[in-house]
Amino acid sequence: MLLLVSPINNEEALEAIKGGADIVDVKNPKEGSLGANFPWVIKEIRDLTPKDMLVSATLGDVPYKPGTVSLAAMGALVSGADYIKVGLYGTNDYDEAVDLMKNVVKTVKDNNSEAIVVASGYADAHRVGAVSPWDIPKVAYDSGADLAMLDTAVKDGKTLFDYLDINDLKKFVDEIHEYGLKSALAGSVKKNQLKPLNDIGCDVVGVRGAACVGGDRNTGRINSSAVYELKSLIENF
Ligand SMILES: O=C[C@H](O)COP(=O)(O)O
Repeated sequence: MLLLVSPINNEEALEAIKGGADIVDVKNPKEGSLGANFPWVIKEIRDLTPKDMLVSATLGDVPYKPGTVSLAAMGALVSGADYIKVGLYGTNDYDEAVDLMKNVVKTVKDNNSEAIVVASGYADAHRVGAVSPWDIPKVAYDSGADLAMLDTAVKDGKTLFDYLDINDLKKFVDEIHEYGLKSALAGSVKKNQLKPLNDIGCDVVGVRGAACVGGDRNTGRINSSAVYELKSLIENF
């Protein structure tokens, strides 16, 4: 299982890299769960990250506006991101989500066939009226995305496991694998939740809070020791 860590600036990105993160995921929590950061922040982080490491950028908790989101995807690409995550927040159902994702996939693959596209839904989608998490594997597959992911939309202390138990999560991961895609899971994931996710075959686990001093994604800062601890735990499962 790969460890994706979500820094907000250069300093945090360097800490994530030093701690052994596999993927540096540039994010702006001020703008939401999958809030987008600025092009120059993505570019600076791409420049300081070793060439053989993936730099991810989140496009935001996006509205159902395929043109707008496609243009945002282009912005992430030209800023150097090679792993592009879309938070399917404003898409209410499968049809809207797949329409939006198809356009993002076309934008990305037409410009860089190697770049990876992630369709991310929310385990607590019912709290915000977003497309059901159970539609996400099919949305990812039917749109040509590379990964299907779940995060949580509302960061109020509840974790991924408050909405989906381990059997549900296994079902989600298995379905993604049946489609030949990779899976990613996040949502205030704690240290002690890494092993169950690893055991069900999750390919990528995403964290911010757990990699921050004090465990708080908003007030804390990513620290290399916290990242190293998470990475060591994963390596020793
Ligand atoms: O992509 C993963 C997110 O950054 C998860 O953040 P969180 O662990 O604070 O919920």
